[in-house]
Amino acid sequence: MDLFDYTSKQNQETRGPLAARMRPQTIDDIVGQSSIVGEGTLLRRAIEADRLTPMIFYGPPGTGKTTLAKVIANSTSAWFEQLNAVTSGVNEIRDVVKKANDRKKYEGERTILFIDEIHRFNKSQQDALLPFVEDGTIVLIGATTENPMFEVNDALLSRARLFHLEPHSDEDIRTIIQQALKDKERGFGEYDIDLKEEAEDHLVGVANGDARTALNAIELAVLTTDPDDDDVIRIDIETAEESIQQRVLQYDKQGDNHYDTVSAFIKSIRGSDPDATLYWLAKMIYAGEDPKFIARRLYVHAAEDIGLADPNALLIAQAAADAVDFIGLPEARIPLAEAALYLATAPKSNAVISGIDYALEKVKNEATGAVPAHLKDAHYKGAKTLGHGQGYLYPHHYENHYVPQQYLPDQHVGRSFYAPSDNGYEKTVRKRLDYFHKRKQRESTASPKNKG
Ligand SMILES: Nc1ncnc2c1ncn2[C@@H]1O[C@H](COP(=O)(O)OP(=O)(O)OP(=O)(O)O)[C@@H](O)[C@H]1O
Repeated sequence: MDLFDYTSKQNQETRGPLAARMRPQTIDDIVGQSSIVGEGTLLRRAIEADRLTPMIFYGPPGTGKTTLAKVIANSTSAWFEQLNAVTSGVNEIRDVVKKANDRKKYEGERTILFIDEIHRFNKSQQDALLPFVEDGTIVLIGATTENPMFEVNDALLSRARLFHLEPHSDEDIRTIIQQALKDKERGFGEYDIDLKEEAEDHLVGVANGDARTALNAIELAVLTTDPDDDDVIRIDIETAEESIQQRVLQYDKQGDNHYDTVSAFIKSIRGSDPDATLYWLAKMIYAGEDPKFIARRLYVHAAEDIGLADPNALLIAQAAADAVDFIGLPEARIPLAEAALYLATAPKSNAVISGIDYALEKVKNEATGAVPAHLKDAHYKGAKTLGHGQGYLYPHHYENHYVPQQYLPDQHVGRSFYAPSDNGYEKTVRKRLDYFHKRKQRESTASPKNKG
């Protein structure tokens, strides 16, 4: 059996690569994505009732956007047209629209227009579609890997329903691989294939929720492995690695290694070691860690380990999180690295987390303190008669916009939750608090009763 001879395989020669052959044909064939196509969902009902309205599928590659459009094409009574925004321009749009118009006028038939990679259309191309989406000449279905909030015209967006496809779960990718191995017509069911567990785990891990990547890799692995003497194609870890072109890292998204690596990354930041920070970051990226997960860790640790020693850290972590959303990998590795390096080299303080956790402990374990009368809301009618807000001192009326007065509940007066470090900006904060402290001592006679 010559596995390289594609054309000799009855079920493979004419229908292209495995991923295309295995593409689900009906909504029931779709694996996962239950929040979008599960029983009772809006989209499933719309497809089943053939009452389709404009929609945009947004999600990473290989999550089934084109698949959904094809399922709709198979099930609708409407005419189905397809354009790819990379290769089509305004002329193609006009052409499709004209035909759709004729169909509507003369045959009363609707046209569904599927535009793959709709974000690649520029503004005027998207504008050209608008009137025809609006008057119902075409029912637009767009697919995009980019956040449509940025890449699709507001006017189009407001007329379309947005469906967000998540990366497939590891379990779903496993199911998709197994289906391909078993399917006798469209997959490799005619072959005796022994996909080793380790090899499958590797493919699932590196595919990272992208079904096409997983199917392409399994196809390559099968087609490049000679059967052994028992006519079994054995796919081991080395073949899986070569097929998906990534080395196996000692990294498992669910397992200990994942947490150990994240832990090493965070500790390197906290320990102000930029080199180790970059190393662990690179390991996470290479192993297919979700960049949003990394960005969320940076966010938390900007506040936890740097805090007011450099308040910019939080903003830079936020910018990196936005960048991950906006541009995705591989480019997002750069802003992620910049933010991680900023945190690793910034002055450190844990005063924020210590402060809030200490305060939370008090709130949780001790009776809630009453709000002192002079701090109570004094805006509503009758507040005055209750004495609310009376005796409150307005700080801006005092020297340096400060006046000592009681803000904590009675039982906590004198307690300190926030202890600024001597690092970075917090040094300035500390000096200011020292000054307030001195003023407090000096003006200890100042009380709501004899001031203001
Ligand atoms: N939910 C699914 N169930 C079963 N197979 C799937 C599913 N989603 C994707 N696949 C498989 O992955 C292949 C690629 O999916 P599809 O072309 O729909 O992805 P896409 O989201 O449009 O990707 P891209 O953005 O790269 O165009 C399909 O041909 C199919 O074999």
